[in-house]
Amino acid sequence: TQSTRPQRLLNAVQKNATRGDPRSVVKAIDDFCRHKEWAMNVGDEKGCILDSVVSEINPAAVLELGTYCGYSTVRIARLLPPHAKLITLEFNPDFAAIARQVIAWAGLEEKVQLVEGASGDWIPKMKEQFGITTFDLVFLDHWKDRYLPDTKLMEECGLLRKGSVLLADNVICPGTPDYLEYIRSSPRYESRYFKSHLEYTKVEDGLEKSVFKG
Ligand SMILES: CCCNc1ncnc2c1ncn2[C@@H]1O[C@H](/C=C/CNC(=O)c2cc(-c3ccc(F)cc3)cc(O)c2O)[C@@H](O)[C@H]1O
Ligand SMILES: [Mg+2]
Repeated sequence: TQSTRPQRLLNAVQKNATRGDPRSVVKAIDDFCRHKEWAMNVGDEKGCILDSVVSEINPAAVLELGTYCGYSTVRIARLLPPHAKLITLEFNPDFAAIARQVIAWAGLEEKVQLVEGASGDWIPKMKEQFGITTFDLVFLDHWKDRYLPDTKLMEECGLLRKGSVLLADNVICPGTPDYLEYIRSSPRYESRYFKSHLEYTKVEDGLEKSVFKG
């Protein structure tokens, strides 16, 4: 049977990266996507911005919306302090299965909880299911028309505290116009745009970092 792109990406990780070495897993995926097959990972250029935001916050509780193959999951989890937790939501079972293996190859299973399901169903259950009070960082990288409804849902569910950071991928390409409009005009957020490029290309894209004011 024909392999899928995520399966070929996983094969590249297992062939070229060292087990237990997250940096080599990130590099193997970036090499694969740059030289073999493009895939919608946040990538190395925007990934460095993501790294700096994670390192600045040093979060204890992180939520990622849209795991895909686990590239940004590994990027974030490799920087987390001991006992910090990253919960990542992925509703496509095939992508979730690949991501689990990528995360395992990086040796980061202890820090990551991959939850198979839709953000809309799981955000309201975060407190009761995972003992989360609030998230220090949320990385939004799922369907672009879901950034805004899920942000409003996180507000309603009390998952954001004064100082919580939302970091959104693709605010230019493919674009998240309704989310940008909301977050930049809301008095409850301080937003800043980090100009960059669409992963593995010269096309403009960027990350929007928004701090919740409570
Ligand atoms: C019920 C839907 C909303 N809730 C959800 N809950 C959990 N997981 C969800 C999800 N939505 C989507 N997902 C998952 O997130 C992932 C979706 C990501 C969508 N990302 C993009 O479309 C994207 C697309 C591009 C892109 C840019 C230019 C181009 F020409 C082609 C593509 C670049 C990116 O960086 C992207 O992130 C998948 O794994 C999907 O199964
Ligand atoms: Mg993206």
